[in-house]
Amino acid sequence: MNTLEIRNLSKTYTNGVKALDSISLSVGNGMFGLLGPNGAGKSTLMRTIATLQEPDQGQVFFQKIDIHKNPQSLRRQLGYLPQDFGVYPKISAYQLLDHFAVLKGVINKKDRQEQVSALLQQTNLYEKRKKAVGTFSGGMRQRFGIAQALLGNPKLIIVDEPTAGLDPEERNRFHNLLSEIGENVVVVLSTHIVEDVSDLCPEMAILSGGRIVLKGQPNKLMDSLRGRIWYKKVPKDVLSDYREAFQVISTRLFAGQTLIHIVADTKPEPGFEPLQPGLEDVYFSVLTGAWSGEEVPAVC
Ligand SMILES: Nc1ncnc2c1ncn2[C@@H]1O[C@H](COP(=O)(O)OP(=O)(O)OP(=O)(O)O)[C@@H](O)[C@H]1O
Repeated sequence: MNTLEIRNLSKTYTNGVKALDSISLSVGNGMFGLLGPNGAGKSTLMRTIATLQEPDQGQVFFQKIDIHKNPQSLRRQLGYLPQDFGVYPKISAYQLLDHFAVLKGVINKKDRQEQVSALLQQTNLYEKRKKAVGTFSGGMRQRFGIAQALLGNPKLIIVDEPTAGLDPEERNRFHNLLSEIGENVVVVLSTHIVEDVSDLCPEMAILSGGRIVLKGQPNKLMDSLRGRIWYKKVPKDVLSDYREAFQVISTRLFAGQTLIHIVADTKPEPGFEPLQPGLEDVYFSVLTGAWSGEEVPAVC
């Protein structure tokens, strides 16, 4: 079992923004989803785990080794797909992956050829291997990003907001690819897209304002809201009345009307219907302060 242990991690930028505020998490093998809105601190946490920046306080251990004291030992085992994945636009996918493989320490030419070809196959880019990466679509680029992250058989894979900007088909393809990565490595997936986590992650945490505000298994978290989520279609002009009277956690336009979700222990008024809670209901009830699930919010 691989283990990633984050203890009391804090980071304040020089402009005074506290991006991480005493984050503690234990992550084992499998896909771990880190969900949070823009500015929550996800990229700061991902970069810190990837040893690209140092925390002000706290430690991160991988396989019980302090990664900021021994960054080289972590980097040998790390695959990282950053949020903004820059590529050398004129180099072909094969050449670029081969170059990254050298940087990752895959020195033997035959090993490298095998790995690069296998990863291009796995990411469905083999047919395009001679094309310049700069001509790739967003989805192809992200698949290429995963191929480079998987070079050298990493034990810890960090993927930062990989599906932002992808169309539904590419997102789906990317999800399938991530789900193949395997259960024998630690994968931390940061995202603000709830479906990324509900589709892929058996364990998750919600990050908001630099703090972990909830963690657990998506299924259990959804279960703990069962019987407490209600929906109703309401005209737009009375929305503010509903916001005042009820704990509205989300509103969405649906066929020209506004569909609201609220949290309440009993049926609030005629016209509300009960709803099987989804992960979005968990997420929004936590972010709006209306969380009433059984699990205690993990304010670390
Ligand atoms: N280098 C920096 N200097 C100053 N402030 C920063 C820096 N990087 C991030 N921040 C601020 O720290 C907070 C957390 O940013 P971070 O990028 O980690 O969040 P995020 O959850 O990844 O959000 P996003 O999805 O928008 O990238 C934000 O308020 C951001 O403006």
